Amino acid sequence: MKKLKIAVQKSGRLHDESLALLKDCGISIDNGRDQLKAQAKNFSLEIYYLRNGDIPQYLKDGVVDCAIIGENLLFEKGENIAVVEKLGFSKCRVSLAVSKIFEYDSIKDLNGKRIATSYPVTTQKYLDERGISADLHIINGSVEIAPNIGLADAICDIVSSGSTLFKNNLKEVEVMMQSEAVLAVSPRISEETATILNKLQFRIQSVLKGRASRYVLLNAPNNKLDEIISILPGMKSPTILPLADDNWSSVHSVVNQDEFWEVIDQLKNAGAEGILVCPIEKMVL
Ligand SMILES: Nc1ncnc2c1ncn2[C@@H]1O[C@H](COP(=O)(O)OP(=O)(O)OP(=O)(O)O)[C@@H](O)[C@H]1O
Ligand SMILES: O=P(O)(O)OC[C@H]1O[C@H](OP(=O)(O)OP(=O)(O)O)[C@H](O)[C@@H]1O
Ligand SMILES: [Mg+2]
Repeated sequence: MKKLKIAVQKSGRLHDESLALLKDCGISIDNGRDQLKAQAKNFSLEIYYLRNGDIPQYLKDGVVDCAIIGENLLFEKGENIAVVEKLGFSKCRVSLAVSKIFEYDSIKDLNGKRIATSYPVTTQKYLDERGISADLHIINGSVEIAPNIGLADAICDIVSSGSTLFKNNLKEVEVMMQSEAVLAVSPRISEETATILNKLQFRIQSVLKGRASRYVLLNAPNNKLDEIISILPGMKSPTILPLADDNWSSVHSVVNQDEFWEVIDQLKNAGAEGILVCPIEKMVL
């Protein structure tokens, strides 16, 4: 039986959450220390631990069938590689930044300037689309130091909390793209392997939906049930069970995590009591 080959970052920002996601999908990995390739024990999957920067080429060549990778890197090095699922972690943006004392009004201020970056394709494309001509200096890490050592007038790099920019006396002036970890697929994947990918994707979707939701249980006075039900739509509609006390019911439902606190406030105001909130491991719709 064929196996789906998936690339996961060997070490770095994506590594832990990528493996946690596979684990949450019920996939257990036979992972000896320092192995570059590992087998899943209970799923047709082979995991290749690779350098992030090398993954787009492995996808293009079909050395791996799919990968967990940052969207930003696909944009930089992975033309023609399809994204089948956004994974919701490693959220960041790729931005242009200049020294705090640079009087920046618009992208035109970068005309003729030197820009240091590890993302030359992304930067060049952004500049070309705006008719700006700048001199790109490609460096592989610690890009934010470049303006302070006189190597560049601006930088283009990943920004998340903004603390690296702040520590280096830089300010973000243009957000070029938003990024998060995604499941990307090789254009050379075979039909047989694509079937396994579909199974993996189905599991991932169930896990992601579960992560985005909470299971809510509460007690409601029967004369307030209609109002409480209208606040809680649930997957289909809420489950209502009678309590030993004839005047009360137990109401169970699923709430989107983003709306959660607001919904809880509304439920309390509507007369709900004993509200319990539980995580959901997986959700299959
Ligand atoms: N500060 C950050 N916050 C959130 N996500 C980030 C951050 N920095 C990087 N990322 C995301 O994580 C990915 C991996 O970043 P990381 O720094 O671990 O690897 P790398 O240095 O690009 O690669 P390599 O594995 O080749 O050394 C990036 O491509 C980006 O999508
Ligand atoms: O906005 P912040 O939260 O400060 O994050 C941004 C920093 O994180 C990344 O570096 P990383 O720590 O991955 O180091 P690296 O350059 O060695 O990859 C990125 O290259 C920025 O330098
Ligand atoms: Mg990094």
